[in-house]
Amino acid sequence: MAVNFEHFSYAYPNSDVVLDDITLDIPRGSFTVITGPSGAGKTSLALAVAGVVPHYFGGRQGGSVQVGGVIAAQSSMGELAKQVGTVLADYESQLVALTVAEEVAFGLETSGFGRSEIAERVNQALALVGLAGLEEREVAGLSGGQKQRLAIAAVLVTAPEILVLDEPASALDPEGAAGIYELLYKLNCQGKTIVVVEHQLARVLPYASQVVVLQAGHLQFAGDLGQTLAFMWEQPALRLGVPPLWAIKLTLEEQTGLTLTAWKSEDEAAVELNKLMRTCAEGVAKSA
Ligand SMILES: Nc1ncnc2c1ncn2[C@@H]1O[C@H](COP(=O)(O)OP(=O)(O)OP(=O)(O)O)[C@@H](O)[C@H]1O
Repeated sequence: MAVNFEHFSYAYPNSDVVLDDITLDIPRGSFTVITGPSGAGKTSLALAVAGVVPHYFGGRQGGSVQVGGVIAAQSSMGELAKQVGTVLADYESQLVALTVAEEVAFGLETSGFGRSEIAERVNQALALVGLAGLEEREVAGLSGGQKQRLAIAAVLVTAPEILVLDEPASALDPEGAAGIYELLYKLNCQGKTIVVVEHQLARVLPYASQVVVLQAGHLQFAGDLGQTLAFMWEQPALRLGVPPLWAIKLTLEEQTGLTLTAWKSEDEAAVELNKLMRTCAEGVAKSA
């Protein structure tokens, strides 16, 4: 299910415009990352995918957002929630039940499913996020990473096609952050469309299929990882957002005139650089 922004603008009640004339396609099955400086409108754009903006906040909207061809403003948040599962930046505020199993079952309360079907779906969702076996654990006793996984399971249980997550790794240590993104990539490979707000692009290098850059409410760029990072590198105000690995790559390219591949990890970079060094060494040996 694709999401299409068509000249979309938005202002919260009593605020100036925070999203200005956004035209953007989020393709079905993509792993789309929304990035940009603080206050750029990343969260607001993510909430517009889920219809929380403007349905929950009110405010003024121009243009449209379509989710699977349905105009979000003409649908209800309940209807949209069937297609779009949302995990907020403050995901702990979404956790309301005492135990892990109750938390995930909560989303199915009004589904009309029988007890055994609910139990089966809860088990499936927990297995998917790596929390199988913790059904009876108290939510309050989970680690930050486990709570994040639980919040994801709680939206996955209703089988939305699109998952929207706002800074899903911000409260986690590097290992927990990597684990959450591996989980999101697994879900993406299973067909879910993933939309994440992330300012640390190093975390998403291996996974992003589209990176969207916002700045002061404007869409500055949307493209694949390589195109977007090259664009950001050219913009003084965005350069700091380029991950160190790509800062090295783009600097090398500038200084040598070489075109390197789109590095998704340090390992990929190391393989390519080793190959280059071998080629150089062979060239030196031949010319000696
Ligand atoms: N509920 C609200 N009411 C009024 N203004 C708001 C509200 N939420 C956000 N804003 C304003 O909207 C603008 C965009 O905020 P948003 O949170 O979408 O940006 P962001 O890029 O996600 O920022 P950050 O990286 O700091 O989280 C900011 O100027 C912010 O102050």
